[in-house]
Amino acid sequence: MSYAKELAAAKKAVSLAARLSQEVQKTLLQSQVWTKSDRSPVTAADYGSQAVVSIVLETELRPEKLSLVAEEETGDLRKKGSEVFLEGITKLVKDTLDAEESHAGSPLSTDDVLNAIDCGKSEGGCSGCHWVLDPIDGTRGFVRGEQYAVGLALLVEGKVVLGVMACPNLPLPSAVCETDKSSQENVGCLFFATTGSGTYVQPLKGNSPPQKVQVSSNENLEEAKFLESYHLSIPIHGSITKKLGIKALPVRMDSQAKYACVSRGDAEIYLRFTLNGHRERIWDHAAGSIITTEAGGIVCDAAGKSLDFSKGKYLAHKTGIIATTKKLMPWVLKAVIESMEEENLHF
Ligand SMILES: Nc1ncnc2c1ncn2[C@@H]1O[C@H](COP(=O)(O)O)[C@@H](OP(=O)(O)O)[C@H]1O
Ligand SMILES: [Mg+2]
Ligand SMILES: [Mg+2]
Ligand SMILES: [Mg+2]
Repeated sequence: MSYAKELAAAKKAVSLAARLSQEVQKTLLQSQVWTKSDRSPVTAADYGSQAVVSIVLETELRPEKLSLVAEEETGDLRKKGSEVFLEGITKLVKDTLDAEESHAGSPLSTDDVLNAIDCGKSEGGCSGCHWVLDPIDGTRGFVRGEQYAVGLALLVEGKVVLGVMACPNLPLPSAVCETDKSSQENVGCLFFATTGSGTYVQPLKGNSPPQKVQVSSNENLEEAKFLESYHLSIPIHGSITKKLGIKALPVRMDSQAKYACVSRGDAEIYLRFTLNGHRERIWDHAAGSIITTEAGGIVCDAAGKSLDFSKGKYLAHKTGIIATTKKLMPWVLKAVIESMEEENLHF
């Protein structure tokens, strides 16, 4: 199956959501960053992006019934005192849709926006088709004006078959090596992959054709580059990279943009262990993992098993996630297992 119709709808939805998020990032004030019950940050862009993707998918894929598993909920937006914030989000969503010919001009109320966000309440699972959305992944990076992503994937019978990811602040040439970062023309990438068809990237702006990407062919670990999350220092990452003989310091980056960087060879390895038993959600990995694997990479848990997206909102996996190239995987896995033994960490 080619998933051409689904891919076109997903690219349109994610591109528009990225446009909305860029508008918000230009003028975001600290006072506009809310804190959710789990103490993580959320902004108008997280809610607005989820509403845009939900509305665009629903319209483009009609009459199919949309099942969407997405991060944001409307509980806080429905509370007294949120009216002005919600009206602001509604205006953002309307302005974004008005800029796209096929969606322009439709009336949009605050209730329409709440309903569109609530459409993301599906639980996913192992049967049927489910869209998986992280409307802003790396909200912390977004708030700092750094890396973030809009990640959308399609699960069919529990397997990721399609992924689209916008990285509005990612340089087109490379995010890891020094490039001309002063040129805004060179920033903003749209990655996409469908099962069996490879991974492509195109600029978020303009009409340049997509280009196929491949993971790095480097087999020299001394020269390898390694990515990890920005916000937490994870001691086991240091011991794994030391065993591997990697010389460079880790590149710390927010969001699934890390998977995209592995997919196009900016870096060879992305490690994601957690300190506090954090349970990984499927929307933090669905789009990124297919973008890496279709470019020739491997994504697995610390036991070397593929990630299982079929068990609902949470990933069924063993401690730690590894994304790297097929060539380097045996070495990385060996170093991971040895380091886990030394640090008395268990699967
Ligand atoms: N303590 C924790 N450990 C690991 N991941 C966490 C975490 N708390 C939140 N996260 C998840 O990590 C994601 C960001 O990943 P990264 O660190 O690679 O940027 C967050 O996505 P959101 O920003 O979409 O909420 C959130 O889902
Ligand atoms: Mg979040
Ligand atoms: Mg996320
Ligand atoms: Mg998010």
